Amino acid sequence: MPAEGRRGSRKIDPAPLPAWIAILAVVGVCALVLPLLGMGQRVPWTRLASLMATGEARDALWLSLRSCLAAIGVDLLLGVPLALLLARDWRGVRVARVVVLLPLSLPPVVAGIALLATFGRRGLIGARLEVVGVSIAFSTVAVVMAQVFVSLPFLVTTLESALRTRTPGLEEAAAALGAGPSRVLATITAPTMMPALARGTALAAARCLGEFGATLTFAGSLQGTTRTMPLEIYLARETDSDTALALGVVLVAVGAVVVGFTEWTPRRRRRRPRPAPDPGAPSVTMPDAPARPAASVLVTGQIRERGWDVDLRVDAGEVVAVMGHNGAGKSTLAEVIAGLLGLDELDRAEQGEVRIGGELADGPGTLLPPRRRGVALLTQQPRIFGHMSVLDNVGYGPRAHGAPRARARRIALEELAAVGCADLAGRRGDELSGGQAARVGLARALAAAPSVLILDEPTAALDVESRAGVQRVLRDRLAATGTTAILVTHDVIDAVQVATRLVVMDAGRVVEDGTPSGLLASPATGFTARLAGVNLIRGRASVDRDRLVSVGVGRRRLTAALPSGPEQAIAEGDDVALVFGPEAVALHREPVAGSPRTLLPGVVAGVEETGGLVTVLATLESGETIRARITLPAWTELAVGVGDRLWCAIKATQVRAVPAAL
Ligand SMILES: Nc1ncnc2c1ncn2[C@@H]1O[C@H](COP(=O)(O)OP(=O)(O)OP(=O)(O)O)[C@@H](O)[C@H]1O
Repeated sequence: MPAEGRRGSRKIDPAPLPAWIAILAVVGVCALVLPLLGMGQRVPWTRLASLMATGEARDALWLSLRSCLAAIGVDLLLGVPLALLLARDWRGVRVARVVVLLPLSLPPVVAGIALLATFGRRGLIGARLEVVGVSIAFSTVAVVMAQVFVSLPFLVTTLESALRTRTPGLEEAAAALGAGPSRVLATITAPTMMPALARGTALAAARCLGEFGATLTFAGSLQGTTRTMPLEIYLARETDSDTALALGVVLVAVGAVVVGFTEWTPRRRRRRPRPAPDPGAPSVTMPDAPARPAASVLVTGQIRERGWDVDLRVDAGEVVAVMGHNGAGKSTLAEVIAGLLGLDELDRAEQGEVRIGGELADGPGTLLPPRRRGVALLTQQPRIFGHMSVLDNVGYGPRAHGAPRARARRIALEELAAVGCADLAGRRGDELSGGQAARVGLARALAAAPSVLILDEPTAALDVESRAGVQRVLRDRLAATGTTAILVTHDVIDAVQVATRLVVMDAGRVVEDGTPSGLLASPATGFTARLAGVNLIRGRASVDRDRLVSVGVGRRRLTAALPSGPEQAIAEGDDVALVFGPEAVALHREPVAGSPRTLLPGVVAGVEETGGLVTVLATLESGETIRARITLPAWTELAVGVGDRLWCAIKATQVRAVPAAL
């Protein structure tokens, strides 16, 4: 395409509005703009400067600007805390919101009467102030108070609605990383509410500039003291319409500048990515985050509303996978440990408790906030702070725990390199793909060096390759730091690779608890039985010249030939799990020849027939039990029964080798 023909990519509106909406919108614009055009056409433009040079006009303009500035200062001082409070859920918040919005519905003159009745010489508070020599009514202070009364609701309601519709969970994520309330306010709440704050301030300022009725009633009309622009315009209109028009057009111009200011806020600057140590070598770098000692976890208690009643102990340094159906209560367990959800309060005798490192985190009279538990929780939504760089996101935990900036950045760079994201360090948090955000979230959780790390399906959003990479990083890092970890997952491979213990939950209860291979070999529940649909044999890897991975099973070997990506590379002596489906196993009465097949002797331990297929359980020489699924005719032809010997031929091409937790 010739260069001169290029005009950038064309924009597609994926959900165009119906034409009648556009027509009504144009009519709306006309309703707002036409009166201004009408006024503009009457303004004596050539005499504008001389009309604005009179003492009255200058006094009014100056007073309007001063009082507006003072009122906005008060609005910000009172309105921001009010909006922060109203944006939270507490008993009576709805009533409070209505009260705050009430001045919007009052005619300004009624607002003036209300202010006079309260702060006037004989008012509720004014009379008491008079006694100590303070008089508010008919002073510049009264002008400011009138402006605050009518403008504050604009600021509060704009800010409060923006706060309530923000990305949820950012403040919780910051608190879980160890930040106290003031740090969360300064680093997360304040920056994310800036656009709404600017818009609310502009609206409030516009309302202050245009305020008339309340000011006239409460403050009167003294030139230089209380006569603002709107009052001056009203007076001039009676005697000199040219001055009124000149003042009016200046007021419109000032208002347009104030409101327009928020529409054209400066563009965000992209920072150049910073160089990072060894970005190409994920999982090799072992960051020296200030590790806190791993802590044990004890949960015993219930949440009746969710039908959840759990008794679980995790030792310090243990890595536990938690599996179960949707709604089984896995995320509830994560939230209870992280401190996002409290156990039910019951009688003292029945009251459950959560202990982390032996310290009571939830129990009679105690409910520690997330930041004081030393627990990092990483969920499917990694809740990356969009307004910060990736580097600052990952360095957030160390900073919250008091690390100097330089050290926090170094830890962050190392953790990013460890998850293979060093090249993203300079990006903003809201410029990441889902998979990148998951990796950065993991780096951030690890950088906080928690005593307990909870991972609630952190790899669910990743593609197969990235998932394998993150799993490997996770396994290596957990092994290096010895951090206690609880991994909620739906993927049995996840569980096998990372965890040494598997807990199965069902209907809010722990129903199975043991080693992954132990549970899969002899499942006690339907869920584990279905999980056990895969065969899994663990062992120490032997890698031959053809890059085939095998593990010893009795006197023979089971071989996997599935290609592994670089992330899954397995070396001689690594602990591995060989995973294969029951369909990959063929059964024979006599040993069969041929390669590449693994041929393992076994004894029939059980037989099940469903839908014309027979599942045969065979116990191998090593004592492990595997499943084979064959057709009914093939089973009949075999003519063996429980207790008989047979040979299991397993195609190496259908066996997958994955690194396994020790
Ligand atoms: N905010 C909530 N309020 C009330 N009940 C809830 C809430 N969140 C979850 N529950 C209920 O608590 C129970 C356990 O849910 P939980 O989210 O812990 O399950 P899960 O095992 O994590 O499920 P999934 O695999 O779908 O994530 C479910 O019955 C669910 O409906």
